Amino acid sequence: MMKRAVLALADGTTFEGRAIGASGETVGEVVFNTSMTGYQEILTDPSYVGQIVTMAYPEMGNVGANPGDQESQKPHAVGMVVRNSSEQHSNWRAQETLDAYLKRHGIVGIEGIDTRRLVRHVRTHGAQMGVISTEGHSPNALVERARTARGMEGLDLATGVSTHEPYLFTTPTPNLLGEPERPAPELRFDVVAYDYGLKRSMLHFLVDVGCRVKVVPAGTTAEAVLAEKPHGIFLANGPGDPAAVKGADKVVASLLGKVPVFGICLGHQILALALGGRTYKMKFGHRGANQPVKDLTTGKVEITSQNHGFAVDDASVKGKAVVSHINLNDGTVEGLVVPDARAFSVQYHPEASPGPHDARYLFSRFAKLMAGE
Ligand SMILES: NC(=O)CC[C@H](N)C(=O)O
Repeated sequence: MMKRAVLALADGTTFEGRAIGASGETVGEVVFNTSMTGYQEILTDPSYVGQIVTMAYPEMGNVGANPGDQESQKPHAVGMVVRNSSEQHSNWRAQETLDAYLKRHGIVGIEGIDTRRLVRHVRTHGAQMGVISTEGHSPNALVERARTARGMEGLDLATGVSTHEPYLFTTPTPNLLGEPERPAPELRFDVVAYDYGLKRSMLHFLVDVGCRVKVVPAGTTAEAVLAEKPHGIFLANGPGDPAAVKGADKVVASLLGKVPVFGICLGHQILALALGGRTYKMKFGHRGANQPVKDLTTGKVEITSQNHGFAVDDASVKGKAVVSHINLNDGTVEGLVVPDARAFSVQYHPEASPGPHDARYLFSRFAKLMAGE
């Protein structure tokens, strides 16, 4: 007998379904991701801290879970909503089912609800706090719990998931798919990476273009970083409100102009704040692997992987940076270039994981910037 679970949203909407993963109750911001694959990379992306992820595509769990698809040590999403979680998995790399994986990590989930209705509801009414519970409480009590839960705005979640100690990372992308072996990259650049909640694939991609990466805690001072005499500084992705990450804007402001800087997602937002720009909370954000982005310098369109709920205010960066990329769905800022400071950033995820690799060239662009080309 499957256990019953309820999803309740702060605005009073409730869904009844079956429990998957751990038993219990979880509270988070209910968001949706439109990727057809990559649920394990999504769950383990630290940018999902505090969020309950709804997968818009109906079939999940078909390829199970495996150690190679971890983007960090454990899932960071606080809950999962799917239409159908496959009881069987079929993949040569799989070691367990999605359900077993969620159970092992204590993640509460719900399946068997009309996820199309939920996604359309979030699109219309916006991302909002929600509760998944398997405890048999009345839906009304759960709505009340969701209604009184603290939202994402003003929350510094990045500092909480950042590494406590600096560490060196020099491992290229593992050859998981048995492709022809490539020669090991020559590590020509020393890069300091600010860990606001980074995804492992970003580090692999930096190594692939010749970086020896020293990962440092989010609160590391500009002086400590400059003392390392790095060729470049990388600002990672991360959870929560960019404007709430303690001191990050000031630190990045004092690094700008001294060393080339490359930022992704939260790192992009922090770069904008360091320039004196503003960020704002979007209605429901961009999460998926098919977001069209236009590179305004070349006119080319890239299909990109995304996961963000905040964005950079276009007008706030006028005269401070050049908007290099825009989202073709809603015209929001997707990339910035600060030519005088040899700094650039993107709101989307060139490392994909999951998603298309159209934007992988940005890692080489960073290497070229550091090489002075
Ligand atoms: N993936 C990210 O870095 C997300 C950045 C930020 N937490 C947002 O939601 O906009």
